[in-house]
Amino acid sequence: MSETVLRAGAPARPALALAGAEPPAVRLTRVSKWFDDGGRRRTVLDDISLTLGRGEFLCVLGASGCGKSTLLNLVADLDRPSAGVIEVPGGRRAALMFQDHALFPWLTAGRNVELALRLRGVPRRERPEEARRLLDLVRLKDAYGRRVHELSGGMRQRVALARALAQDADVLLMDEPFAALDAITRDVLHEELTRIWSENRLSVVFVTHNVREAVRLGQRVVLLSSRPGRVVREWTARPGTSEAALTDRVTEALREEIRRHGRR
Ligand SMILES: Nc1ncnc2c1ncn2[C@@H]1O[C@H](COP(=O)(O)OP(=O)(O)OP(=O)(O)O)[C@@H](O)[C@H]1O
Repeated sequence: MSETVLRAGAPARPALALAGAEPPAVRLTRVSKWFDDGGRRRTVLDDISLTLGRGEFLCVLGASGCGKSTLLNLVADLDRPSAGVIEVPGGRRAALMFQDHALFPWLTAGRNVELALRLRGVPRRERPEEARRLLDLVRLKDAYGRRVHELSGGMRQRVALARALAQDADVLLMDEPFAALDAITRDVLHEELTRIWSENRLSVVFVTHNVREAVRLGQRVVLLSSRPGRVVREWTARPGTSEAALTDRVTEALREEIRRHGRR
């Protein structure tokens, strides 16, 4: 029986799971987040209700500053909601991956991954083999003994992905992980991530302000408004949907949101 982690801001009633239905990987019920801005309340996220199904790939799209990273931080339990409830029914922590790889540069790729295994409680003798398996998964088997500073930007992000996977978390939270990479490397990593996601039935929340990336990767794309961040639109990729046509529709909605924001 898996435990449900409940993280509540102000009291709120979590949505009830349907009898017999598989619980979601993450559920946000009426989540808001505000910060104190010189004595004034500044609402960054307002009344967000979202569900991430098990094995689902959800992309959260929005203009810069709309609260995407704040949302991930709440799900990762790095911060608390001001109101609403976040449920992670699997009970295990979420793994985070950022734009900046945040690897230890003086350690080898293998040691960086082993560190995450150690924090997870994997016995020392099992760590090297598991680290090699994870590096193989991100197609970096030969990088085990290489130091981070010897690796390209794309290779570092692969190591960061292997390290995130080493946490064996229920949910993988990705905060614009490929934003700093060139277009060709990003394309390759999109393919790799899609392969790893489908082979390992990962539950992923991927935030980006790149529409093409969101449409390409996500089974579902959620658009957040700016100041405050609210869910304004949602698209589900269906078989036969043209990626280009969906990209056009989502781009138009994002532009409209940015224009609307500018008028306020
Ligand atoms: N700890 C904090 N205290 C006060 N304000 C904060 C805090 N954390 C975030 N904010 C504010 O919340 C807003 C949303 O920030 P956030 O980083 O979540 O946006 P974002 O959509 O991820 O932006 P970007 O795409 O540029 O990374 C910003 O205006 C930011 O200044």
